[in-house]
Amino acid sequence: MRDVIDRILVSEEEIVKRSSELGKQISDDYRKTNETPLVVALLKGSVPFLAELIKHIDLDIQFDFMDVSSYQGTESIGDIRIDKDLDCSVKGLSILLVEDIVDTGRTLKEVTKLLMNKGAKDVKVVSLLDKPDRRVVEIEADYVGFEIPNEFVVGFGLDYDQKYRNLPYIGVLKPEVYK
Ligand SMILES: O=P(O)(O)OC[C@H]1O[C@H](OP(=O)(O)OP(=O)(O)O)[C@H](O)[C@@H]1O
Ligand code: HPA
Repeated sequence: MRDVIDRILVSEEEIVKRSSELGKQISDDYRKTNETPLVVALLKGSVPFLAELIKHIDLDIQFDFMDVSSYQGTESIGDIRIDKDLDCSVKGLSILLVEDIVDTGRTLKEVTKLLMNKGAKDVKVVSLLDKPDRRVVEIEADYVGFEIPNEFVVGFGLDYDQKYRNLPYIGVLKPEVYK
């Protein structure tokens, strides 16, 4: 499977180290405000990052999952469809949304709006990756693991056609794989 990777962009060691730094920073920031967030992870890509990150969050957190998809395909999302909703209510809660990547920013913008409409008090976002060159809506994650160039990446949760999520690192996919 690893022969589909052109080069490794972020190694497993770097992800583990950065997740630990982010977890500590998140813990410190919420402790200062006396808040305990409900951690909401977006399926499926964020699962490996969630698993790594929460080991380093030293707060009494709970987590829940949501799965959303676009109405009209990835390039024309104007709204989102909820494929799996949260099990618990977000009313009055501070939410820490966990993402694997912020690309166009549309998913993040729509999900943040959705959670606020459901009565969340506050939504903060932590994303393992940020691809700022692809942004089409104005939104930034509050915590970012790594800023990456505009290349299609897979691994550590990120897929191509639902594959390669289990690679332990972030790698650039060989163009011939998707051509
Ligand atoms: O910033 P955007 O352009 O909106 O793209 C980012 C979103 O796209 C991917 O999700 P996808 O819908 O592919 O689901 P997955 O997590 O199951 O792979 C990724 O996990 C982000 O949620
Ligand atoms: O580079 C990417 N790889 C996998 N999934 C994605 N979703 C947005 N950008 C990407």
